[in-house]
Amino acid sequence: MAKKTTASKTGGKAAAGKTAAQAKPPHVLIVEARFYDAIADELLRGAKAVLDEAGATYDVITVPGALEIPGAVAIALEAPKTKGKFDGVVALGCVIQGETYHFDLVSNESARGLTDLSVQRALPIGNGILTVDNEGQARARLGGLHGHKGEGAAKAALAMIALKRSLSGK
Ligand SMILES: Nc1c(NC[C@H](O)[C@H](O)[C@H](O)CO)[nH]c(=O)[nH]c1=O
Ligand SMILES: CC(=O)[C@@H](O)COP(=O)(O)O
Repeated sequence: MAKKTTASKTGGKAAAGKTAAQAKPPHVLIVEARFYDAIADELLRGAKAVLDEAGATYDVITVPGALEIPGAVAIALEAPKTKGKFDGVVALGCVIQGETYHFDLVSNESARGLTDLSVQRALPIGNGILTVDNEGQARARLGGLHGHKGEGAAKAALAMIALKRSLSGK
């Protein structure tokens, strides 16, 4: 059973000269898989920092592993309490190669599930699921040599929200 934690942030100033709808700050669903707690902490910190900077608000849902992320998004999109509430989604997780094929399954299916949701639901999604051989590679993508995957996912989600709004006149 996914452990649900909700952390909401309010705030964000309307950009001057925009209509109310255009100025309304995006409300984002962050779904984080906490298979590796320390990595999850940093992914979440980076994503929140980007959303805070952009004036966006967000709710956070926690699931056991990356494989559960697409399902959690689908549940949140349909649940009475959250249906229609989110402008976009940031998915965060870390999948590290083990001895078996399971790495490929978790990596590929979590990505496929998110892509399917994004395409089928015209839903802005930023994918911040690390898929790496070892923890060192993960660390290098949390503000190291290869950037910050959590920040990047939040930026991607905001960009797709802006695109959707620009094309729908919102
Ligand atoms: N090995 C990793 C997993 N595995 C667990 C799956 O994501 C899933 O929770 C399980 O198969 C039950 O459905 N998850 C990660 O996020 N990262 C891993 O490295
Ligand atoms: C990504 C995984 O599921 C993996 O870490 C599990 O390890 P193993 O393949 O050794 O069972």
